[in-house]
Amino acid sequence: MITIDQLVKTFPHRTKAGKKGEKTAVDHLSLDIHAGEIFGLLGPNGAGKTTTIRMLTMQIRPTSGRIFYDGKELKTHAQELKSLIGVVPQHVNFDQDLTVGENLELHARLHHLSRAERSARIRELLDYVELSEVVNDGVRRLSGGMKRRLLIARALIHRPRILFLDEPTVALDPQVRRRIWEMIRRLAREGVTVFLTTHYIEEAEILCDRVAILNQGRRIALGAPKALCEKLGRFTVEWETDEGRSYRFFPNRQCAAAFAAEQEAEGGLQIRPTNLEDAFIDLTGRKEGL
Ligand SMILES: Nc1ncnc2c1ncn2[C@@H]1O[C@H](COP(=O)(O)OP(=O)(O)OP(=O)(O)O)[C@@H](O)[C@H]1O
Repeated sequence: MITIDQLVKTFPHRTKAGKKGEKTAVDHLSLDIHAGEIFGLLGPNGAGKTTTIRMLTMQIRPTSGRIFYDGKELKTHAQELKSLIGVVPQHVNFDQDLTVGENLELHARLHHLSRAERSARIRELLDYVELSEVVNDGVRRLSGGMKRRLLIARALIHRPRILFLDEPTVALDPQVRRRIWEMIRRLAREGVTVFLTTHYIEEAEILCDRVAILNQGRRIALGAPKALCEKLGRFTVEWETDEGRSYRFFPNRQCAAAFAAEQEAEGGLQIRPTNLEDAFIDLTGRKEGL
């Protein structure tokens, strides 16, 4: 569905000493995104996730490298491919003076939907994201979760086949987050390919069929969350030391238990299944979001 080949993005940058230079935000990234999957781009702050989405959705041009949708290169088929793509940005960017319905209407016009199509599609989408009740409310009055759902509705107005979501649940409470996850799963079941970025590892583990982990613009891991955990070892022994928590990974529970039995840790040892956060910390050396 999407092929990303050796994508690079550099930005002009001044060093501490004021010298002009360049910063590489995305560094020779290659990926294949399959039709119908939920794909997650995971990484610490500044890893290059937003920059990647912005290149894939034509908001900025790559410095080098190529992007293909269904075998067609984005650079030479931009107009045609635009209609395939829906984008849910990280930051809310509605017209704050308009109502919920008016915001969708404006977007539908931008996508050249006919008057009859517009009203039917807006009704259908408001129903889908459960916002029909607030169609005539100003967007200012919506809660954070409602705004995020409205962003999703807006991105779907032209029935895109691929939906990009940049940090879809950032700053939302756990209940609202779960509701957004359910919505994303439903879209994927209905055949939409989903590409999302997140620095919430739990979100990627629960939601994504496959993830890529980015660090300083480079892809350092790719695969199903379960496969990445298994690569490290299916079981983790975790214990407290003077320097903080320590971890060791083992292929099975017996090996983990044998190791745990030999240790004399004061803080107590815990044996548990390895999770994606362990893989993330092991690969990036950082805790989530740091
Ligand atoms: N327009 C820009 N000009 C200069 N540098 C930029 C620009 N956009 C991004 N960068 C730099 O590129 C790097 C990657 O940024 P990006 O926003 O893609 O990271 P991210 O993984 O999305 O992080 P976050 O989770 O904080 O949003 C950062 O070092 C950032 O400062």
